[in-house]
Amino acid sequence: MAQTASERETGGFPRCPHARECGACQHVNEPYERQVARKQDRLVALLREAGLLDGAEALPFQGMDEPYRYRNKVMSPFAAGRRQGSAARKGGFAKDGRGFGKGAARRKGPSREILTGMYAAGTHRIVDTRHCLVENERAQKVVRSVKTLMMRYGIEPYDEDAGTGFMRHVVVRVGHESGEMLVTLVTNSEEFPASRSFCRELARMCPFVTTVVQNVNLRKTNVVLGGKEQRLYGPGFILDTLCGLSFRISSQSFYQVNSVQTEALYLSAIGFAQLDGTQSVIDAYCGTGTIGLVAASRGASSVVGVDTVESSIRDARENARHNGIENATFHAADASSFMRGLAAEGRSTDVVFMDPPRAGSTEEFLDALAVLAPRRVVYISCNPVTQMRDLRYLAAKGYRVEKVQGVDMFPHTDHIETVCLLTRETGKARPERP
Ligand SMILES: C[S@@+](CC[C@H](N)C(=O)[O-])C[C@H]1O[C@@H](n2cnc3c(N)ncnc32)[C@H](O)[C@@H]1O
Repeated sequence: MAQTASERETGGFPRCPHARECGACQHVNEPYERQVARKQDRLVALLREAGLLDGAEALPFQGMDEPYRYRNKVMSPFAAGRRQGSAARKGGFAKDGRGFGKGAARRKGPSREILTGMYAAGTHRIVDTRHCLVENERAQKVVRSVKTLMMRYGIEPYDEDAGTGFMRHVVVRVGHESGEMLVTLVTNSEEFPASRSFCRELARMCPFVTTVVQNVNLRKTNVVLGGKEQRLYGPGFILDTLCGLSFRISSQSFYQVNSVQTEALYLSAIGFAQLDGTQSVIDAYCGTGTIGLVAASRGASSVVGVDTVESSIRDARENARHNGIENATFHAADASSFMRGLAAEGRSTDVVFMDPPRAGSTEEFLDALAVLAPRRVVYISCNPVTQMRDLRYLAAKGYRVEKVQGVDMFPHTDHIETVCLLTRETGKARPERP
């Protein structure tokens, strides 16, 4: 393929025109190999600082062959830009700006330009990131189409200072294998009168859109999604395939944003666990049950998953059912309390997979884990700083770090994702039940 002028300028890789303003991909205009090498160095340095490097094998960081367009989730806020002249605006919004009254669907023209894109680093100023190199292109098209329809229907973007306007955000999720797309429209009001024709037109403009959900967020907050949702079009979820299994993804469930690297990460994690058909497994912080179900289909004798988000657990159960997996159960609970409960009942397990959020795990969880005394712990993390803290805690309880592997889930950024294998030192006494 012929190189573009900007690729020649950077020595062979595409150049992001938004890098300086947007700030999300701090290293996008650097050679990718250099980025991966720097992440590996950082990971090894963190292990060394934590005193965990001796005897541990740091496997080579797994980069991507094609580190662009990897984000299967694209999220854009909406805000009002410059005021439009009266000639450009034939029609208008409801007076309070929250919704739109009778006949709104036939209204034409916004009062002001509508801005979409990403917030510039550390601000709430929207940068138009239409040439973003990491977002899925079809999802970007959906964002632009929602904006076009907002203008056509006279739908006001949200004003976060005044708390007025209707459309706050759009979140688009794309099934990497299936190509199905879930669109979540986050609104500042429950009433969405023209929703049926809005969704029909959106699906016509973007045929891969298989479902649309309205999420209502009435709070003045930076948190994107509110608690209330209704399905506007299609089944309310999409399906995607990962490691040979089919997964259901709904708007509130956690799903890794880089599907190609998620497979690499999970296969590495499953390989570390050395499942041979006899081991019982706990999948802690399981999301929609992805890791646990892959383990169940690749040699675990039984799997118990736990996550706090109820919709994720509903998806996990449904995922087990439609993949015909009968040896996995899922529980909606706080992982620390759940582990503590198992430990108090005197239970044990062979393998624990744990994949906590950025803040890492808790001492309560790790204490209970030590009582359950799995032979292997496979700790996946998107924040190696909190991971090292937890690994040190486990080391003091008789676990040894054997292997660490970085997987580049977020090319061009500083983020490091790791999977780490710990094994229980033989001859160590199992701690008392709590
Ligand atoms: C990094 S995600 C991992 C999800 C899943 N393992 C995957 O790969 O898709 C972290 C998960 O932890 C869950 N979580 C956060 N705090 C939790 C808690 N206290 N107890 C249980 N789950 C929690 C979140 O809902 C989220 O699904």
